[in-house]
Amino acid sequence: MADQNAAGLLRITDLELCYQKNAAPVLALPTLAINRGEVVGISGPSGSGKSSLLYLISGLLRPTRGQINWNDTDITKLSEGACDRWRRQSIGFVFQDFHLIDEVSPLENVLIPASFAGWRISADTRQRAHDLLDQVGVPMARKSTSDLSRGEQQRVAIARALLFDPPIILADEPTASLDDAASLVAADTLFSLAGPNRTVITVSHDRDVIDRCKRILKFDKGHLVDDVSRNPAEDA
Ligand SMILES: Nc1ncnc2c1ncn2[C@@H]1O[C@H](COP(=O)(O)OP(=O)(O)OP(=O)(O)O)[C@@H](O)[C@H]1O
Repeated sequence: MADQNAAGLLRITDLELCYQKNAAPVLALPTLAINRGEVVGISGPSGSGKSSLLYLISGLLRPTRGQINWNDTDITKLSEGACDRWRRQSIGFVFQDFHLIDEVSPLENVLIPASFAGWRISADTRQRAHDLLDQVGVPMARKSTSDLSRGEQQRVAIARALLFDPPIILADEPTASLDDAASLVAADTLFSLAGPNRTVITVSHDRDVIDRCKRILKFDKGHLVDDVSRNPAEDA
């Protein structure tokens, strides 16, 4: 369950990412601070480094240089195993293409992080997965996740991201490839997770998603070019 020591306060310094040796960095970020409980949208043209940043701050990708501190932990210094454990405890990641297993049930998909962690799945964990699916409004009776609509599949992915009650939610294009109605439900579900103890950071091309964020970071060609804090309720 949520570890407050691992809670969502991010400090980035001197960050640089090059995918190829001696190539120009695809991302260069001298400094960035995100406070616990912020709801942050990352926007910018295709190829501007948005997804790379999300992968870096989740520890799924290592930077070429720089520090990424979540609270007191510089995740760039963690061994692979320690980084995996930190991520499991701290981050719920909603992937653009869901990363679900089609052939198994929605419930089994929500339980994947527990299986990866090598846990014996207890009745309590199974009940929690059940409750999360209920919370996001996904029909549980389906045998195969492939029988669900894309919108429902995205909500299974969101439920899975919540299994360990992480203090940080990262979402990569959570409404991509969904129709308008499904996008709205997915966005409502995502934003309902925000709170003083949970930081939500989402990459999106979807204006409606970005407009609901209290802070918008705009990237262009690997650089942060705008950082705007706003009150979506007042702007509506
Ligand atoms: N694995 C990789 N190897 C080499 N280059 C990569 C790799 N992944 C991304 N890139 C390059 O890094 C740059 C940033 O990519 P990234 O996916 O972070 O951008 P993005 O802003 O998320 O784009 P989009 O909105 O299209 O998803 C792009 O020029 C991309 O081609």
